[in-house]
Amino acid sequence: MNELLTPAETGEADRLTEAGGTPGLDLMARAGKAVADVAALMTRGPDTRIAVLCGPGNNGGDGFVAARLLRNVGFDVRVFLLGDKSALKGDAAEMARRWPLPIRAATPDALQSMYLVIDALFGAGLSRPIEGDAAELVEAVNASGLPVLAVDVPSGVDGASGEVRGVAIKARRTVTFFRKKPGHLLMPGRDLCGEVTVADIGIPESVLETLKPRLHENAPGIWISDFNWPTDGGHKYDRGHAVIVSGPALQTGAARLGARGALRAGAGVVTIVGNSTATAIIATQVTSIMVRSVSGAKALSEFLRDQRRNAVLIGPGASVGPDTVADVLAILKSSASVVLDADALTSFADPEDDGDRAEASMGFLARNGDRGPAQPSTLFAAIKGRQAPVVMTPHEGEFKRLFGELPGSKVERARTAAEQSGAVIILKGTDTVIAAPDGRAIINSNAPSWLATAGSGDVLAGIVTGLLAQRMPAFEAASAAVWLHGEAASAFGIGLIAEDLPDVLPKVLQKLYAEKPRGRR
Ligand SMILES: NC(=O)C1=CN([C@@H]2O[C@H](COP(=O)(O)OP(=O)(O)OC[C@H]3O[C@@H](n4cnc5c(N)ncnc54)[C@H](O)[C@@H]3O)[C@@H](O)[C@H]2O)[C@@H](O)CC1
Ligand SMILES: Nc1ncnc2c1ncn2[C@@H]1O[C@H](COP(=O)(O)OP(=O)(O)O)[C@@H](O)[C@H]1O
Ligand SMILES: [K+]
Repeated sequence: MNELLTPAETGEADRLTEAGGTPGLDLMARAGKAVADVAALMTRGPDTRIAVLCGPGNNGGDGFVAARLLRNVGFDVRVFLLGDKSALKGDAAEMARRWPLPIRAATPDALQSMYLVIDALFGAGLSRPIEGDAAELVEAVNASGLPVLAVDVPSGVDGASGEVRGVAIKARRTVTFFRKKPGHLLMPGRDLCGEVTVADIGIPESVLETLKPRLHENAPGIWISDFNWPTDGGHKYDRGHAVIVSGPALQTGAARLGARGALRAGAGVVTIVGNSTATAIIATQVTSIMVRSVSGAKALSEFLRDQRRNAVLIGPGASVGPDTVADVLAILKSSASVVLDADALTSFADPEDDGDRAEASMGFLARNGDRGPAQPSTLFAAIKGRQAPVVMTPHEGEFKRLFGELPGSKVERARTAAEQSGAVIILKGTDTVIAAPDGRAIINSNAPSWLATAGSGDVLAGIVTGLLAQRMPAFEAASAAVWLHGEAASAFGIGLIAEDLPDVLPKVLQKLYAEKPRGRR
């Protein structure tokens, strides 16, 4: 159920279903019924006056069906059409014909003395920005403050990217069919959809075998079989040894957050390494986490020669500059799995990037006329030249510094970046996207708004490192980490600070453990 289908793939699913013998009119009838069922939940009783705004395509067709069914059970329903009834085609024309009352022109006046609006203007067939009269109508709906139920997607939201094309309806609820689309989860689409209901309209699951979707909504079902639980008789080193590279003395908090994330995620052993002043400070703060004074590229290479140290995180609080570049390149020469976050990414910023490059990076560039290895292409070559996986965890700013302005949706950008760099990319935000170099991608949807707090990204990078230490495959480890991180934040609730995240993880893990199939414990 977690597959996501673009509007084009949804159209293909419809076509395959019709080719299999189900008439399109039946699909539309079921779609309209699903809309009517949810609309009924949004009313305040039989006297509720409902405005159904229909567009020129099949989205409008669903609207005509919903209107008829709601009227049949006693609601006071008015139907308004954008465009000319004579221009309606196929199934939508047939469903308009079955509506027994007048069809009026869809203008802002349609909203007067209504209680609920059904938005059946545009769905998967939105092909250009909404302008003119249609835009005026959309703006009037939003200004009215009336509750809106959107059919398939709120009109104006691009189902593939979640972007607003021109203007878009702000819905309270959305009913979509068969599977969600990326636009239901990517911002700002997710916000505009409100609560999304996915209705079964008789499209068989077998169409997925033809479509082979490579994009999913994040859920444990995708990665839980790769999750490594402690086993009877296991040794702590069976659960891996995560190494967290600390920054200088005044920036050690980030490494500590990462280390605690890695340990709570189940790594058998976690060691923080750094220079002697930094590690002296860290040693007063940690207990089960080990600390070693290891500093500089050469010493890191030596330290990682021990292959039990099998996952390394560098970046949180690392500081931007040539030392971090050298450390990263040395770490990438090891056989460990590697997580690159924050300053480890910015240290390789593209000098051509004229955007919002970090101040620290600017200073570094100013001091380094000849950038030497400090450019994205050097980083990507080092990643592609190694065996063990690399996960990069940029937020949008860091992403832009490495990859510039890539075209397409957030999913497409993350996929391109994964392919270009050879790393699994966690492109963070409200709608974090995880993408693998082979084209698999996941959109995460469980992160609450209060997760946007200083240092929460450091904990995430630590969780990924902890799962990699346990030898979980990189794409699955990245997806699981993002999900656990979101779930932990939700479980804690509002008031969360980054320090809280690792300590809520056990609660989340225990629930997963309890739910997993017996015999796999
Ligand atoms: N068998 C099917 O294909 C099914 C389709 N369903 C519904 O059909 C919808 C898709 O139908 P369509 O492909 O007809 O597409 P839509 O109904 O979303 O819109 C297409 C129409 O809008 C016009 N249009 C697109 N963008 C516009 C803009 N910015 N300004 C003005 N006009 C614009 C197009 O020229 C076309 O006439 C789905 O969203 C879903 O609601 C459901 O009934 C389920 C079955
Ligand atoms: N509005 C939001 N809703 C939910 N999660 C968010 C939101 N904004 C950011 N996040 C998440 O919070 C974390 C912030 O990480 P990051 O940007 O690296 O900050 P920091 O460096 O302070 O840790 C990421 O996991 C990101 O996905
Ligand atoms: K719509």
